[in-house]
Amino acid sequence: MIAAVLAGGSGRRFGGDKLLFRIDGRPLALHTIERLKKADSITKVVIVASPENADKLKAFGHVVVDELLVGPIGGVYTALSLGDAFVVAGDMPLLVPEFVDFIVERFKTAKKPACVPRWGNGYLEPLHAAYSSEFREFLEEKIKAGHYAINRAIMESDACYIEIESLPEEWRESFFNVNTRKDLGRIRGTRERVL
Ligand SMILES: Nc1nc2c(ncn2[C@@H]2O[C@H](COP(=O)(O)OP(=O)(O)OP(=O)(O)O)[C@@H](O)[C@H]2O)c(=O)[nH]1
Ligand SMILES: [Mg+2]
Repeated sequence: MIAAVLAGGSGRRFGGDKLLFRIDGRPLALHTIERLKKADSITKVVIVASPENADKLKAFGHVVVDELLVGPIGGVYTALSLGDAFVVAGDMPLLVPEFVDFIVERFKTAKKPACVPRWGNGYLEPLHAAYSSEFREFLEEKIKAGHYAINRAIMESDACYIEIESLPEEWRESFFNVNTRKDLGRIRGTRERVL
C-alpha cells in the first residue's frame, strides 16, 4: 500500500518550516518517512506538499502537489488520487512501523472506506489511518460544500475503527506529532541539544 505523508501545512505554531527542522541531523519529515519505510505493508511513500514547499521536499521522495490547501482533508483527498493510501502527518517522527502494518491489515480485511484509530472518548486519529480511493468522492462532496472537518467526514461514512486502548501501550507514541518547539523536547535523546 502507498503511504502518503501530509506536508502542506504552514507550521504556524512551530514558527518556521518545521518539516525541514533537523533533529539528530535529519529533517523532521525524513524521520517520519524512514519510519514508514520500515513498515512491511508500505510499498511506496509519497509526500503531499503545498505548491510552495514542493521543491524543498523533493529531496525526500516523490512529491504530489496539494492544490486545494484546505487542511488535512484536502491532503487526504489529493493522496487518494494515487489509490488506497495510509495517510500520516509529516510531523510524526516516532511512528511505529508494526502499528502501521496492523492498521493496513485491518483495512484490507474490513473493506471499508477508511480504518481510523479511535480513543475511548471518541477522539479520532485521522492522520494515522488507512483510506480507500473510493472515499475520495465522498471527500470531494464535503470539500465542495465547504465542510473541511475530516473527523466529521469519517464519522458520516461507514468507516472501521481501531480501538486504541485495546492495543499495546507502546504503540501510542506513534501518534506523537511536533506542533511547537517545546514538543521537540519530548523526543528522546534530543532534549539537551534542542532546548
Ligand atoms: N497536504 C496538506 N498537508 C497539510 C495541510 N494542512 C496541514 N497539513 C499537514 O498535516 C500535518 C498536521 O498538521 P499540523 O500539525 O496542524 O501542522 P501545520 O499545519 O504545519 O502547523 P500549524 O500551522 O501550527 O497548525 C502536518 O504535517 C502538515 O504539514 C494541507 O492543507 N494540505
Ligand atoms: Mg501536528
